[in-house]
Amino acid sequence: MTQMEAISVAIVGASGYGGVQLVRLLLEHPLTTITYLGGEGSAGRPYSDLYPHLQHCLDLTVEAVDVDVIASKAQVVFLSLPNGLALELAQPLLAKGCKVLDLSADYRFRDLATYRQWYGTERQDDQLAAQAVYGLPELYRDKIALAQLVGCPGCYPTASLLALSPLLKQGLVLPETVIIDAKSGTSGGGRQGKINLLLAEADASLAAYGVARHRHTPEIEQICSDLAGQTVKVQFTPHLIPMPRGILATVYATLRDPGLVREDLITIFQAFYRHSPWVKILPPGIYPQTKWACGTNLCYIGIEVDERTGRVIIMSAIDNLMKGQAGQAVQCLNLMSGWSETLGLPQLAFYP
Ligand SMILES: NC(=O)C1=CN([C@@H]2O[C@H](COP(=O)(O)OP(=O)(O)OC[C@H]3O[C@@H](n4cnc5c(N)ncnc54)[C@H](OP(=O)(O)O)[C@@H]3O)[C@@H](O)[C@H]2O)C=CC1
Ligand SMILES: CC(=O)N[C@@H](CCC(=O)OP(=O)(O)O)C(=O)O
Repeated sequence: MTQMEAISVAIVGASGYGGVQLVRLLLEHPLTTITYLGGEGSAGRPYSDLYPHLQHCLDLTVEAVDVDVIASKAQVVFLSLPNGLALELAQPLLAKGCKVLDLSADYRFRDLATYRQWYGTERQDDQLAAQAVYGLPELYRDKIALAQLVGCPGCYPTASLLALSPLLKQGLVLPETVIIDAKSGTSGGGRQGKINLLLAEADASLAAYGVARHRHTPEIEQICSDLAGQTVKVQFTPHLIPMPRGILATVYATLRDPGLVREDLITIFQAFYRHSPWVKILPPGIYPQTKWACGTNLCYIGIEVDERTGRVIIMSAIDNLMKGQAGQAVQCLNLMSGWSETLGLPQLAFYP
């Protein structure tokens, strides 16, 4: 058997929560070597200054972003940057032969009018955006395997879409009845200081935000529409919940056939995800907790039917920094590299 060679990887935005999660995963991955860390405010600083607990395993200094330097050091580049920055970097990196995985929203939309409307960013790269693949392996595994540029999904869309996909793809629910009520830990807001993420603001408190106008709504709707074969509008309400990490999305929709019971739906979901090692469908009466997914790339899905209302209720739990962000990006890298999609990714939660 031939020995597989490790590939060199760059992480741009290494100082952030996505960046440090990628560092954790890619350091422990058997077939990747981190050769470059990039940033802006942190440029010039040893990584161990930013994260002293990593000083024993990574001796790199964060560099100012320079496409030529990145391409000379890495075959694959993870862009873990605020929205609107990958637009400047993806094209030149691809031109120099790198594969690019973008963790921001820049390459998630095929319809750039929608991107411009919701993100307010001008861009001139329509052709490139059309070639990007939406990085949700459970739906687009084959396309991701061939992609040079992957736009990794947002954390709320990942939890929501994994809950909705079997229902919409198989026409089991009325698309106009879909409601998503989701809660996220505060790391979902990134490491850059924001007042609502302070302990004194977020702790022992719970509130919705972005009601009826959160930018993940059109992202969820784009994929739901593809699955349903018709335009789908969803009601999406996110909440900030006082815990560091984790997302629970509770999704409601009216069944077309009110005779379906939860055991039928569990069988349907199990069949839909039979080739998806990171999705776990729970038995009847078991509902997921975010703690089960914490630190892993798993998505746990619980299914219930309310026979009085004819609604299905799907509960989907992920770690926002793992299946919702860095873990999913590494899962995509595995596919793009022809490796098993579980390679190097944790399966066991920190628990408790
Ligand atoms: N947190 C989450 O749960 C999820 C986040 N995402 C998305 O992933 C991306 C990263 O998020 P997250 O890690 O939370 O963000 P953070 O705020 O924690 O980190 C942002 C990073 O971007 C870098 N950066 C900012 N401006 C520049 C610039 N002009 N040039 C170079 N580097 C820059 C910062 O580097 P420096 O400190 O050096 O300035 C920092 O490393 C975002 O697009 C986010 O929306 C997606 C899914 C889930
Ligand atoms: C708790 C919290 O603030 N979460 C973030 C979602 C993070 C994410 O996935 O954002 P992108 O789509 O920009 O990648 C938010 O609601 O803005």
